[in-house]
Amino acid sequence: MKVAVLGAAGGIGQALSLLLKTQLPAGSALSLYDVAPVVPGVAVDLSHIPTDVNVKGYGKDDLADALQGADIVLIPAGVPRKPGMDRSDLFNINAGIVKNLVEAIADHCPDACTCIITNPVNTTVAIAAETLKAKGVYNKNKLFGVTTLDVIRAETFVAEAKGLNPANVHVPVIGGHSGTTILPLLSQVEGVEFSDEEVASLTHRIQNAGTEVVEAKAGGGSATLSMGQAAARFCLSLVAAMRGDNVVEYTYVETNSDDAVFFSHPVRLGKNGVEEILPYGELSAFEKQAKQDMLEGLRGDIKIGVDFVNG
Ligand SMILES: NC(=O)C1=CN([C@@H]2O[C@H](COP(=O)(O)OP(=O)(O)OC[C@H]3O[C@@H](n4cnc5c(N)ncnc54)[C@H](O)[C@@H]3O)[C@@H](O)[C@H]2O)C=CC1
Ligand SMILES: O=C([O-])CC(=O)C(=O)O
Repeated sequence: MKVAVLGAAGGIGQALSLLLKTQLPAGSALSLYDVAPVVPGVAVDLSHIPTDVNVKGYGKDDLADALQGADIVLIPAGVPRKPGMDRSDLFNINAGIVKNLVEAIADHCPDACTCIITNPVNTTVAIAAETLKAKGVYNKNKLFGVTTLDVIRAETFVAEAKGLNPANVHVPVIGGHSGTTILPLLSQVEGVEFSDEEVASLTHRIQNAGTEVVEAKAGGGSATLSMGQAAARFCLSLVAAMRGDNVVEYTYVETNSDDAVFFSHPVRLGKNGVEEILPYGELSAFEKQAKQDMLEGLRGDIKIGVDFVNG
């Protein structure tokens, strides 16, 4: 199994690569690519950890080698938010970065599962899809927007509010990955009752958790450590699924449902990426309304990505 991280020298990239170096199955290869000159050093640093995962660093001119033979590519390359910015404000810089990297994936490892972390995810996943289509290698079962951070935050905040062990709390989160497009389904959390006030305040906190970190970091970036953990969880689930385990994760994939072309659903993962898109079940009246209110915005975010590639 070869996993490539593009943007590996960044805040997310380094945390994620550390977790993968210590948790990928024995015999795996970890390929670290970045345009920052420190990336070979990140690889050397990680290579001193005694696990049976081979780490190699690749500088800015070595993208083809970094990608050759990759089974999974994770993309956290790009700029993060500063206070006062919305995720969509990152579009101007990050759209081109994602398009270029995905073109290289199409050329060098078209069968890989591609996992997009770079914001704005609602839009960059559509950019990736259109880029792969233009190259004639798009497989909707192998493109994922990583929304796992919304799930782990929801689990943390619900556990905190209810005095539970977060390891035993499971919270579905559907939709997209910004503001009100992030829709936690608190009505489906097993064994827990919420008042209307709790639903409103927990939903708001989960939707604004990224901003909570951006403000706390005061200009120093956005979530990196929790995102590293979230991306590692998603990647390891994909690895386990590719090796035959039965795994379900919430992730932003092409669904072609009435909601939007891309929408976070529970997805059964398998050897070839998406095995089955599962239904997200019954919504409460609050969740139905919240979904209705955000769909137009999400569809607009997706269209911006489609138009970026197709003009
Ligand atoms: N999906 C999600 O839930 C989350 C997404 N993000 C997003 O992840 C992205 C990265 O965030 P951080 O790691 O904090 O940023 P960072 O600035 O710490 O790291 C980004 C890295 O990307 C590299 N890079 C830039 N252009 C590149 C290119 N063309 N090819 C390869 N590498 C390139 C930079 O050299 C840098 O090392 C941001 O867009 C951020 O908004 C952040 C948190 C959560
Ligand atoms: O908020 C941001 O800009 C980074 C992000 O996507 C998150 O932390 O959920």
